[in-house]
Amino acid sequence: MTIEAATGESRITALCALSQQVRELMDATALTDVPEDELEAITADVAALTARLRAVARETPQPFEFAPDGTLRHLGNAVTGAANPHALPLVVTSDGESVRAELSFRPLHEGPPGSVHGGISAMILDHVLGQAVVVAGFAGMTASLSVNYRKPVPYGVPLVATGAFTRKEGRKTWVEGRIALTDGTVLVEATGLFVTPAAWLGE
Ligand SMILES: CCCCCCCCCCCCCC(=O)SCCNC(=O)CCNC(=O)[C@H](O)C(C)(C)COP(=O)(O)OP(=O)(O)OC[C@H]1O[C@@H](n2cnc3c(N)ncnc32)[C@H](O)[C@@H]1OP(=O)(O)O
Repeated sequence: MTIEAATGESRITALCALSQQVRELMDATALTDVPEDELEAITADVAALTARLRAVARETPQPFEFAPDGTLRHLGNAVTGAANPHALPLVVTSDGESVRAELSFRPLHEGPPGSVHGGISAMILDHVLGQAVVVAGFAGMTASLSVNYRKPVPYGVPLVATGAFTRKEGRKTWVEGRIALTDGTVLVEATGLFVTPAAWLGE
């Protein structure tokens, strides 16, 4: 994979702002109680905006690229990408050994009444564990992800997701992580096996 340097920063800023506005639209849609005729009018307005965006479109989201400060970013990522409305977006930081992200789920992430869908928690952990693999100096695709749901995950509450390397064997890297309340109460735990495809190593 060739990674290019980013161009057009002001356009990227505008795209990220649009994505944030769409997140707010999604949140508002999930919670609205306006009357039916207003729903129909809004649906027509949103359809018109969708058509304007599709007037000039690409087939894939924003790619991996080097930001002007030299850091690697992936603005189209479904979990972290600021230019992808699907993303929280999650901001993952590292102390060089493990990774950490502060997050808060929203009502539109609901699965069971009043708590977050288990697949959403697994998605977050998949990503956090994947970044833990990168921080350990490797890269790979998720081969398996094992998730233990200890307690329901609330939305609208500050949470912390963490991940860390556990061991390595050939192209296989094992990592572990969790989502917890800020007082340390563990809600969801996961272990993951990430495999570096042979092709990535030129084998
Ligand atoms: C470039 C910059 C990157 C920056 C990244 C930013 C962070 C992003 C973070 C994003 C995070 C999000 C990440 C995502 O969302 S990744 C998206 C979700 N994952 C996928 O789509 C992966 C799909 N699967 C594959 O591509 C292949 O199956 C992989 C690559 C996984 C292995 O295919 P490969 O052909 O290479 O495998 P192999 O047959 O030679 O086997 C090799 C070894 O592995 C062992 N094995 C294989 N599979 C399994 C399994 N299921 N359980 C247990 N073990 C398994 C196997 O026994 C063998 O062991 P051994 O016999 O050698 O002991």
